[in-house]
Amino acid sequence: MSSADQIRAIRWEEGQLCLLDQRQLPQREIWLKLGDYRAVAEAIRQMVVRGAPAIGIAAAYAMALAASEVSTHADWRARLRRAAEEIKAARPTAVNLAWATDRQLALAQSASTVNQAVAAVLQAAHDLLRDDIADNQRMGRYGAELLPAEGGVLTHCNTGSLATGGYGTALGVIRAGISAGKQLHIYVDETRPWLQGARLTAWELQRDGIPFHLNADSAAAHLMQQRLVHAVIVGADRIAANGDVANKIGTYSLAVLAQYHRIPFYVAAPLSTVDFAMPDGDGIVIEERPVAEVRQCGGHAVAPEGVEVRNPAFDVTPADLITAIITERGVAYPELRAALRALAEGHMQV
Ligand SMILES: CSC[C@H]1O[C@H](OP(=O)(O)O)[C@H](O)[C@@H]1O
Repeated sequence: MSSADQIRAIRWEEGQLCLLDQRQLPQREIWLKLGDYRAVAEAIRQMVVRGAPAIGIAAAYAMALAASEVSTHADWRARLRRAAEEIKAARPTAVNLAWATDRQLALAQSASTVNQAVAAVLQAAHDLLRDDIADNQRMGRYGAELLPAEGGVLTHCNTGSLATGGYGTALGVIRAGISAGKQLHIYVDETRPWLQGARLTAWELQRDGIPFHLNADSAAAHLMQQRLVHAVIVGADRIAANGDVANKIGTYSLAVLAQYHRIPFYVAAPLSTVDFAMPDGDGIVIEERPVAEVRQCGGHAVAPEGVEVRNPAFDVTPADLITAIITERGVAYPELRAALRALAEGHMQV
């Protein structure tokens, strides 16, 4: 297996979308080959593919499959609109899903013929995958400058090659810091209940040969109190216009801990994750996932049958707890609302 920053969890082969099934990692490396947009939407819902940018890329390819399927119908535009709604319904929080799907739909609707639409939407999906990797490498270089020359960096969930088109967002910043010669030791939150940290981030860092310790989520405060953590860096699923950040459940508590211990708290995300139509984090829909994810750990029941469960998959960190937001166009701080808008102006259609 190549090193983690060459891992590609998403591939297009012979007219099918190939997804590395992240539910099976790290024990098994199983690829699913999907030729139907409905199967891709279900793969997003079941977290075969997960991570905001990766979800957006998978959705873009799902639209390419849908465009090809409807191309033989006179009412292909209406059918494609319905397919887009089905794809967007897969998960509610990561804005990249709706952003990528709507962008593909608009591209198709603006085409003169259905054949032009099919070709343009597939090419746009390829471009999105290619550009995401390049954006992550730029983001990495910007963010690496903020990391200490030596010390501990704590991260939450998985924000690496598995959550993106490749290289990663927060994990991309860590990779860039290590590549720049910084002497970093990484603390990886296991990230209950789905264990993205224990199963996915640990798998990626082990392949990179980057030094790290895996820790229980509840150990983060102790590690900060012991002065082992000098920076915290996480990803994002949706960033509101004022800089409030929706990310994996447990992120908000890390931000509060970081402020208490006077540790910088960074968020790394592409500008496509910023929802400028969302004024603040109050309006962000938080996905509630199946109760079995909490009742079980590693596939084994840990709670008595029938216990009531709350399983919010994300929480919202207020902008005033965030030191800076690192994007592919630069670092947004200190007033996040104005800084995010400045970075987005002129660089992308939002
Ligand atoms: C690079 S964004 C990754 C982002 O997505 C994760 O959520 P999930 O695994 O449920 O898709 C988590 O919030 C990460 O920060």
